[in-house]
Amino acid sequence: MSSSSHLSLQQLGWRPFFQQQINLDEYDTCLFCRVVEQHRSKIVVESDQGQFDIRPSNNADPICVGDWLLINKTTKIIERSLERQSVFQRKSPGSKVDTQLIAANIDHLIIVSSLNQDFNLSRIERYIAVAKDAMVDPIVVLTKADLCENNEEVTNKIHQVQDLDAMMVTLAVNALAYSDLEQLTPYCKLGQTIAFVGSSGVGKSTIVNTLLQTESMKTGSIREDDDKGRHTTTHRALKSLPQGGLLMDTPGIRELQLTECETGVNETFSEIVALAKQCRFSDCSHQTEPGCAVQRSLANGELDPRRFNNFQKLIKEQAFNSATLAERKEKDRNFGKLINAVQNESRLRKKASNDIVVKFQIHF
Ligand SMILES: Nc1nc2c(ncn2[C@@H]2O[C@H](COP(=O)(O)OP(=O)(O)OP(=O)(O)O)[C@@H](O)[C@H]2O)c(=O)[nH]1
Ligand SMILES: [Zn+2]
Repeated sequence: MSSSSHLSLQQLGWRPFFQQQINLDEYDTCLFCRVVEQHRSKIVVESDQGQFDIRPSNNADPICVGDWLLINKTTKIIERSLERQSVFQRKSPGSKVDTQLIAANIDHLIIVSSLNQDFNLSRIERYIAVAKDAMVDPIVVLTKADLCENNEEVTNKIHQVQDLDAMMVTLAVNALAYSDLEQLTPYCKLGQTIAFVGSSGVGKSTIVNTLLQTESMKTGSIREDDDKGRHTTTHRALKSLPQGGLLMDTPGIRELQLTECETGVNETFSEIVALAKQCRFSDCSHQTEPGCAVQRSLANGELDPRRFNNFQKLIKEQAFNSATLAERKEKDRNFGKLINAVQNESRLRKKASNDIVVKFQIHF
């Protein structure tokens, strides 16, 4: 993605969803730009006219990589950001703001798991929930198929993943073989933006390297950036793929958490949510209550206990994260009140001492 060969808007992911948000005036006066890099004090945007740096004003709406911005052609000032089709965000540790935007307008989240020891349905489910909550389409890629003893093992694991969500694309591959990864090309073609998640060592960089068929993303090199806990200036968050699409590669994607994503969890476990509606009590905890449809389904073997346990775990986890968010908001509010009270008190004191001075002056 060099500035000498400009990408078209379509290559940058422009589509009717964004086009529809533009008015006639903006057509004439603005450049449509995608945020491709984000630094502490500047962002790098790219349009069909090439790329350039922008310094967003302090009171601008929060912006993240992947966003579409309207930038005035002459002043180069951000006019506004466009509504997002999808967005990943997370709880920001030790920060004043509650949630931190990670990346916007990703089309497919490629959940990578290896077929060996790392294979864990509950972990895959967690990522599915995060993807669904962000309005991103999840795809599961099971790596190291070449290291499996037999095909039966591979087929069996594919079926287990497909049982989580019959509509979800699930592939088994040798991440080092380009012929295996060709199955992924429909999802990384022109205009599409993809991102990868998965545990360390499952083969994310290997897949990307094989897709790029270059050494540009040396296996392990990304980890160096992660250790420092920040982006390096040379790190580009949106990379062009030879297949035509864009790869979103921002460290935050690897730390996706469940925060206030009840919707995503409920969507991922929709059959349990549907069962829960049939329980006798609307506030059923699905433990020991009579007339519990969930317990009935577990007892007759229709519902997998692993899946039910993971559902409960993820609901609790996101509720816990959301509660700590709410608590922090409450603390911030209380702190704000405290500051106000202190300021009022000091204003009163000042006023009182001024009054004394005034009295004093009048008196003498
Ligand atoms: N045989 C085989 N080896 C694989 C496959 N996928 C990954 N590997 C190997 O597994 C190791 C780890 O792969 P990486 O691509 O570095 O894993 P990663 O997910 O990027 O890991 P992090 O960078 O730590 O997040 C490398 O030595 C790869 O060559 C596969 O499908 N088959
Ligand atoms: Zn119940």
